[in-house]
Amino acid sequence: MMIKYKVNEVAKDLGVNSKKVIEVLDKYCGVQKKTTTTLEENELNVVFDYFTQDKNLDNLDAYYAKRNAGIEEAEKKKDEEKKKRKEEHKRQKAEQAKKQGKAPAQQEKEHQAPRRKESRVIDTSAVVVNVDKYNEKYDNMADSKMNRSDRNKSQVKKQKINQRSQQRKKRQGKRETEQERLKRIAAERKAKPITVQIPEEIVVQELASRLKATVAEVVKKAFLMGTMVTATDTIDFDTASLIAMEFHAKVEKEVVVTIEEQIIDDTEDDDANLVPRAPVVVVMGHVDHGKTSILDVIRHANVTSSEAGGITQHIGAYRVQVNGKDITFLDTPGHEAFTTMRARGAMATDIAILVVAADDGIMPQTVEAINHAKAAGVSVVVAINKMDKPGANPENVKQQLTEYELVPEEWGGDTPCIPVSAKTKEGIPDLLEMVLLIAEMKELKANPDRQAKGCVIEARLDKGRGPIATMLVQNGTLHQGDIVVAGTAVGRVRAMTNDRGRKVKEAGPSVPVEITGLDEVPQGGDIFNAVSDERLARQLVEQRKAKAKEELFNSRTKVTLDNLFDQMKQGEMKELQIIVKADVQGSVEAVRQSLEKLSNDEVRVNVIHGGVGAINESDVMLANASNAIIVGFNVRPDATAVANAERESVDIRLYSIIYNCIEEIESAMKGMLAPKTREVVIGNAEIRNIIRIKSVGVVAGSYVKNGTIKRNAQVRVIRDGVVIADDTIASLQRFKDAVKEVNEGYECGICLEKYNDLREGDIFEVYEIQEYRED
Ligand SMILES: Nc1nc2c(ncn2[C@@H]2O[C@H](COP(=O)(O)OP(=O)(O)OP(=O)(O)O)[C@@H](O)[C@H]2O)c(=O)[nH]1
Repeated sequence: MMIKYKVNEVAKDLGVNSKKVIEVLDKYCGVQKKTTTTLEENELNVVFDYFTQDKNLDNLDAYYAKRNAGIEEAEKKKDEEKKKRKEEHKRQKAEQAKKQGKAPAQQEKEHQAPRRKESRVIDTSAVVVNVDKYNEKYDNMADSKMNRSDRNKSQVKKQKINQRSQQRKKRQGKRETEQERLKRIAAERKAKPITVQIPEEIVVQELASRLKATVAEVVKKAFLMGTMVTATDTIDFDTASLIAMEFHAKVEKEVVVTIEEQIIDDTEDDDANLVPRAPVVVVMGHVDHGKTSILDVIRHANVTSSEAGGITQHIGAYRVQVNGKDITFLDTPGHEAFTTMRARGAMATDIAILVVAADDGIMPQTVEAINHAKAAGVSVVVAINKMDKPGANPENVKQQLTEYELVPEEWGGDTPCIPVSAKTKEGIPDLLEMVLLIAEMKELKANPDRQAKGCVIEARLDKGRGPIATMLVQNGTLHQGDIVVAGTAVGRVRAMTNDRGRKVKEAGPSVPVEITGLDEVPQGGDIFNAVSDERLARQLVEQRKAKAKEELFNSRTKVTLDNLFDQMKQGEMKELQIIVKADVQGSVEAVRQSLEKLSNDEVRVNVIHGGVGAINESDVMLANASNAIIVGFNVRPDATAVANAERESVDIRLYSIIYNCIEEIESAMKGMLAPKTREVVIGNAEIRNIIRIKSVGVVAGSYVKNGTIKRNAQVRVIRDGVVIADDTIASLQRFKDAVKEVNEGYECGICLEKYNDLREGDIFEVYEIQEYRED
């Protein structure tokens, strides 16, 4: 590219006059140029050559050295001139100050204050700038400009700004750490699995906290596993451990130690520590068959004359010695007491002596006793009593026993039958020997060297001594001074008395003693334990009391036909126990067989007792202890039975037709029980006299005992607890007037539609069919 170079530009660069350049061009190139005309390349070379020929150098170094020296000299000159000027200026000022009377230093300061504006460039590329220093400087500058109040305001404002920013910083910091924490935990969880302890049941949010996870995470995992839970739901161990495993956690079952576990030693005994113990025997049988007589004979026959005076003390249980071996008798004849104790959890008895009068044979209570003993799983020895009587027929008794699955030993069975007489005392030693033999076969053993455990046989409140309880030690040894918990009673054993009224310091296995020192009266059948810590024992009793209260409020899980299927589903029911009561023996057998045939793979139907007659207290007790249902055919429960059944939530089902009963139980087992209606008794009336009127028939002059009697209502006629007819009330009269209904406490005349064979004392049970909802 050609550079356009004008004459004046060349002259300027060469530091010469433009005229000189024009002259050189005219002289050496023969061209006339003006200052603004451009030069040709050759013309330019001529001009350069001409003006530079006298400035040729040997080398460039020499040139630069010369040039630098020149610059330095010029700068020196400049500095000297500056100095000169400054000093001159100072001198003039000093003279001026002298005239005004001020110190020269002050003058200097005043002069310096309005600083000249200077633009400075700070190279930050490699320098660490101390910004604080600048801030300080600006603050000072600001201070100097502001008056005091402004400054204060600004300080407050500044502080506020600072605080806010600090808070913001803090908040940010907190949020960060929380996020970081979660991240860290998630990472840790994967890297090193955490171990969680999970109890039998756990609340979801508690599980989350143990897993160091959020509730949302746990709920999500549970949801993905097909379980819908919320934070406050309680889940079982299995579900919780599955969720925990999803979090890569190692699961350990948390063992919750209850107070019971802390203070009650319930470890299994080592065989080496076990020693033989005396058998505990109970006597059962039908009324008047001789239970009390036999117990008396046994007690007196085994008391030496020296001890005879001491027998006055009666403690509900006693020990006798036979051939050097002890037998403990519970002095509570009758299966009711026995079953009451069993219902409370006490399995105190090893052997039951079933007393059957040889002249009377097996009677209804004998059957009850057999079934109570069987339900408790105790060994039975039959004492065929009253052998001294002329009408004694032991063979007949044995024959009857076989009908109740008690086959006598001499007939190839395993039930020992001992003929005895309480009157002549004949056979009593044989009976006791048999008891010992059975005890030996049962290998009854206990460990006397541990804290005592047993059951309360009976208890009462003594005015002077406070609560008194007869305890049967079943294992371990009870000492005077021991802390004892019996049901909801607690206390320290103050005094101990044995069955002969003697004060004792300790009582070993199978030994009955009477103790004082409890804070309240326990119930017969309550389990007692000697414990290690009184404070915890009192706490335990409080817990038990609270639990008992709770249970009273909550519906108890007694089996009923309504909840049977649920219980079967939950696997709680393996056997359906039934007690059958009917008006005739034939019905009992028929129902027993039909019901037992209903057994299926899941549930076995087991008729534990069958009998003829009204449903009584004993039936309800047995049902309560065995968790059974009572089924009645053409029979009714007596008043005590009704009250007890209601209190203990025992289900009593009444039928008139066997087929209905079978069908209902079968549908209950299949979970298809859906009775929409049920019979409700609305009133009872008792026949006081019978009036026969030719044109009308039999009119029963009756007294309404309770409820209301309604015309056209359904009615059952009950004679001695047995239903003898089911009919409808055809007419109802008060004196000569026909009425619709008659209330409790009034007399009336009742005519039935069909049944005429009414008698004085018969009861009219008037009922209605009502619809009801299942709970
Ligand atoms: N002849 C005879 N009579 C006896 C015998 N055992 C008991 N008795 C009588 O039978 C009756 C009833 O005897 P208890 O011992 O009271 O009968 P129980 O079974 O205890 O009767 P409850 O307590 O009412 O259930 C009494 O009058 C006794 O005297 C016996 O072996 N022979």
